[in-house]
Amino acid sequence: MSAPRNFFVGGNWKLNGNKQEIGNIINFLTAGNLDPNTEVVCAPPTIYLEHVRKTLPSSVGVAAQNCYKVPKGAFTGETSPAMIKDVGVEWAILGHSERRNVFGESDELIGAKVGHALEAGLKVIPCIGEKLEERESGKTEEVVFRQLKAIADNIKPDQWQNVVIAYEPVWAIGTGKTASPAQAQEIHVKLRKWLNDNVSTDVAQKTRIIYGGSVTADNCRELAREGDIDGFLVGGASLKPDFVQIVNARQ
Ligand SMILES: O=C[C@H](O)COP(=O)(O)O
Repeated sequence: MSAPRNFFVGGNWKLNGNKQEIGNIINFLTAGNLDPNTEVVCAPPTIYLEHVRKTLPSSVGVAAQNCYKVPKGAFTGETSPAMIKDVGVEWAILGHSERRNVFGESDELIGAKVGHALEAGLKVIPCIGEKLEERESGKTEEVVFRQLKAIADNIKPDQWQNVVIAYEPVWAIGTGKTASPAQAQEIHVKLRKWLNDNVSTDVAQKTRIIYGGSVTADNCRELAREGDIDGFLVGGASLKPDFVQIVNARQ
């Protein structure tokens, strides 16, 4: 029997929002009836992290969208896990496909960031996922297992409780082309088996694997019915009141 895993919904605001728009998001999150069984985490742009942490109800978590692999030093433009923690923020998304594909982050760098963020006491949402051409050439498993290994190699056994894996096929991100529930479930099952075979059965059963890629209020319920989809990482729809319906997809 599989271990119970709390549903988890992250809202990745990406490079969007200003104080006024963020105020609107905070209003609908505060007023919305969020399912208390869903763990909700919002990821604003770095400059708004402290403002959002101070303004959101404490029941909603806050995540940075990225951070660097060392605590401090001559790394212009970077933010460290220690700084993120210092402003009261407890999570970081790492290795998002835009970090990998727009900013050229390697598996090795993402692994190092995951290791350092966990050591520094942050909880992490490492992201993996194949591009369209990789899926079409039958390389999905090879790609996601390689990305997952680079992450898992940097996680100590007692740190897995602070990890939520996000599977985000690149072809589904911001395209309106969602993976079907069966397509997402198929990869989630394979990722869980990989964790079982390469980390431990306990970690495989307890680690939440969430899906990202054009999740909306219309498709979230069907996706959430799949046994190995433990939640979502939502981009565009996390900026709109529809996000509340996605948080409540399991109700
Ligand atoms: O982190 C979120 C994903 O990139 C999904 O973005 P999207 O919901 O706009 O497709």
